[in-house]
Amino acid sequence: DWQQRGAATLIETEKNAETGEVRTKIIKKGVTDFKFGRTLGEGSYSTVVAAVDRQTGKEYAIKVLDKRHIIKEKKVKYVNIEKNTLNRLGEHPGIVRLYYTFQDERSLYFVLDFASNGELLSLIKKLGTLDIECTRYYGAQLLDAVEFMHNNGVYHRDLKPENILLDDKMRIKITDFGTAKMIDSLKDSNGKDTDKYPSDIRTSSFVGTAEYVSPELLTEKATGKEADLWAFGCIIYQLIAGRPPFKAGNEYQTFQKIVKLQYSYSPGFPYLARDLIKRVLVLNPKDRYSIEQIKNHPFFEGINWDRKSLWKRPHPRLL
Ligand SMILES: O=C(O)[C@@H]1CCC(=O)N(CCc2ccc(Cl)cc2)[C@H]1c1ccccc1Cl
Repeated sequence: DWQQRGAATLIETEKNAETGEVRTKIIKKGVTDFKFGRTLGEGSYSTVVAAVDRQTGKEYAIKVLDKRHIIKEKKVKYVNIEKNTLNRLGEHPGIVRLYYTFQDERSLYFVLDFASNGELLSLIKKLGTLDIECTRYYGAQLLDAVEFMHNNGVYHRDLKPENILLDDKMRIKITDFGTAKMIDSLKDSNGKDTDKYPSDIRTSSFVGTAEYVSPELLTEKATGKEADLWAFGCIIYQLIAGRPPFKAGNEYQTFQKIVKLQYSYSPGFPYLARDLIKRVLVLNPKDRYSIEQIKNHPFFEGINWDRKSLWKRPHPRLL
């Protein structure tokens, strides 16, 4: 079995059936252990490159960050946030897994799952629209992954179809946790239980991507886990409509539409989906549907939320 202790190394333990002897192997990886291939994506602070582990032949996506650039742009804390949140989230089918981290004099390396079918955004653009069956399938997976994140004290804060990848079985994998918010354990430094992090922790400073930003972030400079559910509502709308609910000529106009809740449906937009979206795209985060309420909404009728079935069932035919 594999435990993850700090992403830098993987500890592999093997129990010998006869003698019962346990053998532990520390696996440290470095740049030379991988054969780097094509560039998968370029971010403002990172480049993601396809790579193959020379020993095992397994394919990974390696996120390479240039240290000088990170330091110059004062983004070091985001690097640590990404590493710590991914380490904390460990293993969930809907979240990109961090296997190793290592560095050389110039760069930092994050060895991540390789999601071979690219971004959900590309699928939406290719299909133009997803039917109800597909929207329910992806919506349920997204909700299960967000619930897992929240239960582990992590708010993503920049959920959008570009950050939702598709693996070889066309299942989702959420990525890009550099802007996540980690709610530290409810024990403060001397281990005393405190409620210093009430569930609706208020943070400021960071803004996500205009079309998916929650109204509370724009009006009160405050976000909590409800902001991820606002983004969820925008993504469900976009899966069906082919575009996000709030989109204008520039960011400022987009923000205006959000705080005024200015969005509309194209004719033929399914009524069951409208009803769900209406209860999620609510300006006051306290009145916004919770994960539990969304799960129980008729839109998701018939979805078996048990994790195994949710992630094992094949994806519906993509029209
Ligand atoms: O936290 C860790 O796992 C190690 C600890 C030792 C270490 O030196 N680093 C790199 C720290 C760091 C972060 C940002 C820059 Cl720009 C430079 C160095 C950390 C690191 C190594 C590789 C990849 C990411 C990180 Cl944060």
